[in-house]
Parts: sequence; C-alpha cells; structure tokens
Amino acid sequence: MIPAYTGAQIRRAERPLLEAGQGPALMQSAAHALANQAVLELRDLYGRVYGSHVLGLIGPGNNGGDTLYALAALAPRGVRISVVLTGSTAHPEALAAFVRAGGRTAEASELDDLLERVDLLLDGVLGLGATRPVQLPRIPSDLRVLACDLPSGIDADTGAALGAVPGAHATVTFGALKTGLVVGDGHLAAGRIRVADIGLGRHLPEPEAWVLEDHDVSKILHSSDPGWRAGSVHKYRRGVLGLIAGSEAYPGAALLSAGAAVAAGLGMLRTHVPPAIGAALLAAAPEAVPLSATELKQLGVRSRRNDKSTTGRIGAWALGPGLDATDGNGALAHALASELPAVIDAGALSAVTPGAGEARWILTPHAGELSALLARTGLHIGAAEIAADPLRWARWTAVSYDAVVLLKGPATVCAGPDGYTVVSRSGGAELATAGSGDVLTGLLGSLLAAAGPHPDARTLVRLAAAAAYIHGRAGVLAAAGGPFGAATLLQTLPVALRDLGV
Ligand SMILES: NC(=O)C1=CN([C@@H]2O[C@H](COP(=O)(O)OP(=O)(O)OC[C@H]3O[C@@H](n4cnc5c(N)ncnc54)[C@H](O)[C@@H]3O)[C@@H](O)[C@H]2O)[C@@H](O)CC1
Ligand SMILES: Nc1ncnc2c1ncn2[C@@H]1O[C@H](COP(=O)(O)OP(=O)(O)O)[C@@H](O)[C@H]1O
Repeated sequence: MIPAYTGAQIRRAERPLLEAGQGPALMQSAAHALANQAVLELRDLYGRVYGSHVLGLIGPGNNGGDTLYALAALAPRGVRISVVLTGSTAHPEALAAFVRAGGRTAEASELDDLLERVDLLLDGVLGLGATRPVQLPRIPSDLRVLACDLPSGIDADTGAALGAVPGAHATVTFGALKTGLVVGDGHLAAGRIRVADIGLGRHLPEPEAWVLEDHDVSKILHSSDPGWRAGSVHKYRRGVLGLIAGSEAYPGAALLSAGAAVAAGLGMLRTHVPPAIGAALLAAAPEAVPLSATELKQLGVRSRRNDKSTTGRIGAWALGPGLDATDGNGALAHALASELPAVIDAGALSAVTPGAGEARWILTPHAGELSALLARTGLHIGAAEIAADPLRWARWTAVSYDAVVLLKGPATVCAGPDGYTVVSRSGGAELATAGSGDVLTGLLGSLLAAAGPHPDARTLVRLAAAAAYIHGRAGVLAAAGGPFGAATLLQTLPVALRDLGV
C-alpha cells in the first residue's frame, strides 16, 4: 500500500530541510522529476523530444517555480519553451533561469492560440498553496497536460476542486502522495500519478491514509483468512455467508448479491429472501441454501443467550441489498443480534444505531446514505459536502457508529473507528450502474465469511478496500466488452480475482 499524506504533513516534513537551507535543492529535485516526466510524455506522444514545443502555465509561487526550472531543463534537449504567467509575479530566480535557457514569456492574449499549437502543457499554476477558487483557462481536450505536484486548484487534503480544474493526463507529485490526489475531484483530475522522491523520507509522519495497489489484494486476503486454501479445507471452514436481501420491489438486488458471493468462491451461501423471490434466487444461484425465518429466529435467541456454538455455521452476514423496511427488519434484528461480522448495505443501513457497531460491522453507504447515517447522529451534512471531503466524513461516521465504513464513489474510502484508512482507486465510471453496489456487497460478504472468526477492525478495513479493488477491476474487465449492466460483473469477478492472484 502506498502511504498518502495531507498537505500540512508534507509541509511539516519539508520544514527541517528548508531550515537547513535545502529549499533550492528540493526545488531542483522537483523540477528534475517533472522534466523527466515531460520527456516521457513527449516520447509517448511523438516518439521524440527534439523539436517539440512545451508551454507552462505559471502561478505566483513555488509550484510555478518548479515548472519554470523544469522547462529550463528541457531546453537543452531541443525543446521550444514558452510560458504564460497567470498573475503579475512569478518565482524570480526560476523565471531568470527560464529566460537564460531561451524561454519566451508570452502575453495572456496569446494563450488560446498557444494552447491550440503546443505539444504539451505543464500545469504549474498552483500546488500545495491552492486555498481559494482559481480561474483557469479552458484547455483543449486533446492537449496532453502534465500537472506539477497537484492539478491546479485541487485541495491537497480533501481532493475538492477549487473552481474548474483542468484534468491532467499525469501528475508528478513531490516527496509523497497527497490525500487530495487519491479521493474526490483530485482522484479524477490527477491522471497517472508519479511520486518523485525529493528526500522527505525520514521526516514523514504516520500517513493519513493508505492506497491499495494490485499486489496488495492477494496479500490482504491471504493474511486475513485462516487458510481455506490449505489441503484440509472443507466448505464450512472456507466460509459460510448469511444473506438477507431483496423485496418484491427490488428482487434483482438479492440475485446480484447472491451471484457475487458465489462467484467470489465462498464455502456456502445461506439466503433469506421474501417468498415471492425465492424461486428466482435459486434459479440465479442454485448453490444457495435457504435460511428460514424459524432458523433465523433461533440464531438470534441463541446468540442472546451467548450460545456461540450454534450460529448455524454462518460466519458473517451480508445485509440489506434491495431490502425494504417492511419485510426486512424482523430478520435483520436477529442477524444484527448474532454478534457476527456483517456487511451492512442499502436497506439495512436504516436499522443500525450510532455507537452500536462494536467494530464488527462494515457499513457500505454511498454519499447520500452516509448523509442519512450522519443525520441520525445529529449532524446534517449533504451528499455534496461529503463528496468534497470523503476521508473526513467516512472517518467521522466510523467513529460515530463504532463500525468500519466503506464510502462508495469514484474512489472508495474505507475507514475504521481508530482512523485507519485505506483507499481503493480501481475501476471507473462504468461502475455507476444500478446493481453494481449489490455485487460489491455479495463479494465483500464472501471475503468476510472466509476471514475466520473475530477479525479486528483493521482487518475489516483492508478486506473492504480489497473488495472495492476487485469490484473495480471486474468493472474494467466488463467495460472491455462494451457497455454493460451489473449482472456482467458476475462473470468478470472470477477473472478479476484470478488476475489479482487470489
Ligand atoms: N515547500 C517546499 O519547499 C517545496 C515546494 N515545492 C513546490 O511548491 C509548491 C507549493 O508552493 P507555494 O507554497 O508557493 O504555493 P503555490 O505555488 O501552490 O501557490 C502560490 C500562492 O498562490 C496563492 N494562491 C492560492 N490560491 C490562489 C488562487 N486561487 N489564485 C491566485 N493565487 C492563489 C497563495 O497565496 C499561495 O501561496 C508545491 O506544490 C510544490 O510544487 C517543491 O518545489 C518542493 C519543495
Ligand atoms: N463514477 C464512478 N467511478 C467509479 N466507481 C463508481 C462510480 N460511481 C459509482 N461507483 C461505484 O459503483 C458502486 C455503486 O454502488 P451503489 O451506489 O450502492 O449502487 P446500487 O445501489 O445501484 O447497487 C459502488 O461500488 C461505487 O463505488
């Protein structure tokens, strides 16, 4: 997992180096990394660097300074270099170096024309210093953009866009990954992210969040499960998931969750759905073993007596997809009383009370559902506000409910009640299709059932992020075949798991 830090953490880590007079050296390292990436972008575009024309949009601070030095470093390679200053000033030494290297400072009135003609744009308007809405020019959609440290106008901590931020194809970020690049608008605007080491290493504190990479997924699953891949495995050891889902209004949600749980490879699936959809569920997932209302009631009663030996072999719950309050809550109450780990989604989110999670629940809201969860703690925060600072509100809710929270969105934020946070960035907007969340719930339930008894909250956070990552990968695979609906994810999930080495 890659550590990510807030802007303030990065600034604190830089302080001792700046105090030791290393500011210019830091800037040179940053500029060098940016110039190297510009070379790679030009080679990727045209197969050559010589003879190309690179434009820098330059703001008033060090971000503009980095970019000016990077442009100066490109000139000896036969690159024509131009800049437009967005304000009345620019970093003086860097501007002088740029001019010495043969660079040209164009007037603002020339900008539109230059944007049509140049081969590459370096966005050096604002980096860590972006604090208020920024006015930036409209960038032609076919112009390749390389952002210096952060796309200008992205808040380094929250990822919120301060104004209309031009998206970058790639971002070279200095010292360490910033949280604002991996969530919210920043996640969407950053493009490919390269972290350039400028020597902050030992000065960096405990990271604010961790970001999953491909190879983390199988590590997480192998370290969290008690060995179902070992020779002695049998179906109960491999994991039994209880699924309470579906209603006459939303029958498909139960089918998608059940299908995903089976596709992810669990030992046994027990399902409790309304009678009207029982036959359809068994047709979609013949592996499912129905869980009757009587059995459910017994589970609840026994666990209240603390009789842990008789939990019907169910190791975890997936609760809520397609559930409505009328037919679900009786069954839900029994499941929630059973003291087993549970994925709690959609209709079941309205059955949880603040403080009651005992760090064994994973709540899986989107921003609208998170807003409703927060409202039950007395805080009225709208979905747009949540999307503007997803790390903060996912964590807040995790603390308030004493539960792990998986906050859905373009990037998925998984936070535990102790603040431990893991972000999954796989997949894209192709997942924004009705029912894809139901697939995620079945998949995560399946991983949770395989995780063995009493996983701790940090294990739950990692499992939740791994499920989001696999889900995203399944979306990418499904999209390769053209537009798709959520049911296609049931076919691509096993392929995603295999590709990720699970
Ligand atoms: N601090 C350091 O030692 C290092 C900084 N580096 C670079 O320096 C950047 C941070 O530099 P700065 O602190 O100078 O900040 P920026 O260059 O990001 O911003 C410059 C100034 O612009 C002003 N500003 C904020 N919002 C604005 C808006 N909407 N319109 C116009 N002006 C606005 C602010 O007052 C800010 O101080 C990093 O992102 C990175 O690129 C790197 O060179 C590595 C070392
Ligand atoms: N723009 C997006 N980019 C990437 N993933 C997205 C995007 N929009 C939604 N998703 C993902 O798609 C899923 C949608 O879940 P949800 O909102 O619960 O849908 P539903 O209730 O219809 O099943 C979540 O995993 C979410 O993270």
